[in-house]
Amino acid sequence: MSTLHGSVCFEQARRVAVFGGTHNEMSGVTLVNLWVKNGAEIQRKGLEARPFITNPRAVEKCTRYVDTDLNRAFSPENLSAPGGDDLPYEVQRAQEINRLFGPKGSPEAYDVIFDLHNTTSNMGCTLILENSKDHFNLQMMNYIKKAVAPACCLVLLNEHPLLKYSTSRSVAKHPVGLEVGPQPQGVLRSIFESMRIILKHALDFIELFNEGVEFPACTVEVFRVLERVDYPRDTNGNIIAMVHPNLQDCDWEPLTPGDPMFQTFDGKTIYYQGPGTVYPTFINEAAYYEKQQAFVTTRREALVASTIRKFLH
Ligand SMILES: CC(=O)N[C@@H](CC(=O)O)C(=O)O
Ligand SMILES: [Zn+2]
Repeated sequence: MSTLHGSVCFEQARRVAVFGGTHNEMSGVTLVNLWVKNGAEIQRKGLEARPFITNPRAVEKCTRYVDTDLNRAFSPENLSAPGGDDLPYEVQRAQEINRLFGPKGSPEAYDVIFDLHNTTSNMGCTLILENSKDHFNLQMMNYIKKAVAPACCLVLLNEHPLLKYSTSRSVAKHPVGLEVGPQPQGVLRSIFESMRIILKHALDFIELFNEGVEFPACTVEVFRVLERVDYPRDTNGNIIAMVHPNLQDCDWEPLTPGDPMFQTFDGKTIYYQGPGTVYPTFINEAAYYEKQQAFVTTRREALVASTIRKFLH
């Protein structure tokens, strides 16, 4: 990447991977299995698009993970850990994925990795970014949002120093998460078609970029992760309240100080008491009970995406 005459230049994106089955979330599993059989739908001129099931054992057992969450396993410590067969399954798998698609942080790494997830939350179509300065990804977000309109696709930015985690897709130079919900784990609903459409537009964007199209500067609305909110618990750590019915399924809608947030099992309402309006998301996600997270709060921001084009050699 380099800046020249106010535009940011990137190498052509030749190697792209599409990950499914990082968890037992069936849209990605189904789409990736489909494309492993016949990849015509994801092939684009001048690039290799590789569909890949990242956690086949978890998919087979229909569980989020076998030993540890694969989508938290790509830390430098894990990726360089000795121990081979004695390591937790997902750590071994992370090392294998890092060998195939990385090494993470190196020039040899894949250009783009799309990681396909479903959430039990009512989030609709969400794209997840990890870096507000990745102008290639920001331009891709802008392209996808325009392409799907009037349908809606939101962007969640997780750059939080403590809440950010080491994802499978983070092996790539440009990591992109796709999160579509609501859909229970192990279940397939027709929303997988929305995921398919978003990925189609994403690949079209890459193809256009590779052909030399310049994407002019623009702004992209994102929701930046602010805070994790846990369920109220007793001293033994047991949950004593559930998400309030007024908040349930209201992902991306403003939550204002004084709004109901939880309802205790003995009928009391707990109100949101933060300093200002936030936009909650991942509300009541099944996989996050173990992570002590009832929802995450976000703030709306407009990010500036610089003009981008490919290097002319
Ligand atoms: C429900 C779920 O698995 N969500 C993903 C979000 C992401 O890919 O960043 C995760 O927690 O790994
Ligand atoms: Zn997932």
